Amino acid sequence: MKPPNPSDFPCSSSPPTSRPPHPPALLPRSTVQGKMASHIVGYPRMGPKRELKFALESFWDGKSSAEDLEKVATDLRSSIWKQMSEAGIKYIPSNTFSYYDQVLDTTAMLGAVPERYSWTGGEIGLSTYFSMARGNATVPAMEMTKWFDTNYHFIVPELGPSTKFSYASHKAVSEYKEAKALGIDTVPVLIGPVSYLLLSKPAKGVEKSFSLLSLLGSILPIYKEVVAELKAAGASWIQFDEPTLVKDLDAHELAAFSSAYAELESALSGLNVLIETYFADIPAESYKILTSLSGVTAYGFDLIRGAKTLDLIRSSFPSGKYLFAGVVDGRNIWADDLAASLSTLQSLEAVAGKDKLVVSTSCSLMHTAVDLVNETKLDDEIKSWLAFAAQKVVEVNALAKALAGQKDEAYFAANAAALASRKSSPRVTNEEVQKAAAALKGSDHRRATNVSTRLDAQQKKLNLPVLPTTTIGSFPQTVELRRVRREYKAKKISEEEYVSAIKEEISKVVKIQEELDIDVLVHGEPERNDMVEYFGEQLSGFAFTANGWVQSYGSRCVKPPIIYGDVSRPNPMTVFWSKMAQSMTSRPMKGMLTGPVTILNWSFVRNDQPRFETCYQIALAIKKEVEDLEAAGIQVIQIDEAALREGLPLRKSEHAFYLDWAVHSFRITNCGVQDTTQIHTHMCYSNFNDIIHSIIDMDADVITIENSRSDEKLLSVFREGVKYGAGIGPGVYDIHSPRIPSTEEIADRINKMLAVLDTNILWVNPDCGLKTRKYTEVKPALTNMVSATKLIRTQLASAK
Ligand SMILES: CN1c2c(nc(N)[nH]c2=O)NC[C@@H]1CNc1ccc(C(=O)N[C@@H](CCC(=O)N[C@@H](CCC(=O)N[C@@H](CCC(=O)O)C(=O)O)C(=O)O)C(=O)O)cc1
Ligand SMILES: N[C@@H](CCS)C(=O)O
Ligand SMILES: [Zn+2]
Repeated sequence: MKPPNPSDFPCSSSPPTSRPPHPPALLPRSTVQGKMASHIVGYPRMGPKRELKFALESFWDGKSSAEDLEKVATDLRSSIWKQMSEAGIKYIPSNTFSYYDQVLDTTAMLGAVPERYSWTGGEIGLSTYFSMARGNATVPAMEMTKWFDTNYHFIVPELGPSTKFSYASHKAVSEYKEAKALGIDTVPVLIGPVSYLLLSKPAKGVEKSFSLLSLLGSILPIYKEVVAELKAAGASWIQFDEPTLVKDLDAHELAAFSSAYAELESALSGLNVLIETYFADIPAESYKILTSLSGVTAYGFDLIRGAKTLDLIRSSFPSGKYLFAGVVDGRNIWADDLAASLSTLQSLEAVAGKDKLVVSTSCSLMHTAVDLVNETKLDDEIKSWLAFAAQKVVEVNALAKALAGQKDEAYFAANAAALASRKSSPRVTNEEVQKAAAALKGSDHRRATNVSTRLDAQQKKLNLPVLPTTTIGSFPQTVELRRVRREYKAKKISEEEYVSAIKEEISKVVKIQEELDIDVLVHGEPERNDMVEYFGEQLSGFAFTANGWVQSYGSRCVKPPIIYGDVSRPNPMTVFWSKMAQSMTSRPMKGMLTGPVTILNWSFVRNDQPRFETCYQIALAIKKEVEDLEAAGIQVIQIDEAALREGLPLRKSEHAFYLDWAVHSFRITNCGVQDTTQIHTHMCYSNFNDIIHSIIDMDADVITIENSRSDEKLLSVFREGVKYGAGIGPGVYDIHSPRIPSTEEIADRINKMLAVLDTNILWVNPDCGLKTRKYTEVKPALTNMVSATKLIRTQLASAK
């Protein structure tokens, strides 16, 4: 991968275009002077064509220098700021750029580097920074986990009473100055001190009872230093992102907010202070505390996922404070209903005051796609229904202008026409699908017999050894493989050539697994770009982008499909490849599907019907695929529900409803199979302890689950006595790091698992799929995994 040539993408002189799909003549015109009250919470950092990804990976591979990387980053930042400025945005964020993750940036700012990285102080350099993110040859990476209910992952800070803090990254200030040098006065964004601590975990060896919030007193002095430096650089606003405020916090946690901002008050004086919350309704008690903080000038709320927050605002909003109203959706790709947003905003003018209302996005735009202008293949009708980050910036500005009495009637009319076309389009509705999905509601779907009866029946057929070994599905996605897929898509190679290349790859993967002596095989998923995109491409009701990338973690991005209509499965999707793979081996070959909840949660979902209705439609489509796989002789079928936990609402009061329809959707997919067909599911990167009973209720025969990069938290559930009778494979090594785990280390992990789980239900597998790894890492890691398993099997046999 060559480092990108900065001139390959729009940079300083020509920023990524922000033009909405409406006729260009209808664009609202704005000038830098006389900007209306508009604000963007944050912006995608990868670039319109993933320029940052390629620059990072090239740097990591030693193919380009730190200077090359910095040049790409500088050009991206500058183009983003200029784009917002030229669109007329008044409050433009800075420090929302990151080389990996904004939480890790905060860890760097605070100098909270875990000891194992041997950092010796001073300004944190790229080597320490990337070692924390990705591990290095000798030290594993820090834990990575989901950012709230998004598909973005952050690096979890590890803190304890002996953590030494120091001001070790001046990034916030240097980005502010960088923008200022371009003539753009930005709002520097920091993750707020309370959210930072609440997103952290106690470092290894630190008492579980240790209160992370007790570290407030240690980190606030550093926040004060940053603030002082920002002030000295000329900043007039500062934004603290405190998204944990939308969660159910206890009195102690809420008190921490009051005391943190009281402590910062004098340092902040002279600055306008915005506290930004997002992703859900804010609880009434938290709202009360938040809006009574002194020294705070402005509050930002997500009014897309926070309908009840709107009621709170309407019932009381502190006088003299700014209200940053997040009416443009940062989590989806639909064009805003401008008339509806304008009416909401107008009603809020009466609450906050005309001069104190600022139009904003519901959250950072980093969770949506970058720019619709790069979509040359989407048809015009669908395109007219959409707005990506660049178009959302324009929407925000158009709303702000309309509020100020400068409504661009033509732009609003074009928007209304697009919305009407979406509402009435026959492409959206399939009555047969709607009826079938509606019939599912209120009923239950379960397999006829219980899991232990089924496992017995399956074992008779599969005859697996104790501690069966398997992998999660994907094998390394080589450059050659990506080339083959790309050329097939571009019709540069024939179907015959494509099938033959994929067949060869599957055969290679099967041979490797047989040589490694793995028990239950996978075909390696070489025909798939992404596990969700692949299925979406074959289902009706989905549309696809060419460049709708969204950062998932580090340099990794996903291209979520767009669900715009009722979902159905016109043809079998995986049977051809699974049958082919099974024909190559006498060992069981897992059929490999993505489950309905994951397809839902990892897509841009229609906003014109409840999520559960769309989920039931997908469940019916997957059910057909499961039945076809079974009919084709596939005895083990894995239905990945990697994102089930991620979709869990942030507020506890909404958990039961979600889990009910999510788990029900999963069961619908496989309730009709025979006892002898073994259903696996897989989940990654989540904390499952609070939903373990729902996981059990999914009634899968075997679950493989991420475990090793989160300090084996999962095992504590079983230590605490939760009974699990189905097969379970907590991951024995972290696949997100290039590090190769040793046989001893894996054996040690298996032994830890055996201490809490019955021998006859334990499976041995990695944490997740291997698609991001290289064969030079995968082969030795799996060799060690199988050796460790055999070692333990021998020990178990001799202990009998
Ligand atoms: C398991 N995970 C997943 C999540 N979400 C998903 N939707 N899917 C997941 O698998 N969330 C949680 C985790 C996150 N993990 C990952 C892991 C790996 C990636 C990843 O590798 N992403 C790739 C992009 C994947 C992809 O779709 N590639 C395509 C297209 C290749 C391409 O870019 N082609 C360009 C040409 C560029 C070139 O190479 O020359 C083109 O066609 O224009 C493919 O492989 O076919 C990444 O590289 O970031 C993501 C999340
Ligand atoms: N079967 C998928 C699951 C990822 S969560 C894979 O192996 O990549
Ligand atoms: Zn996974």
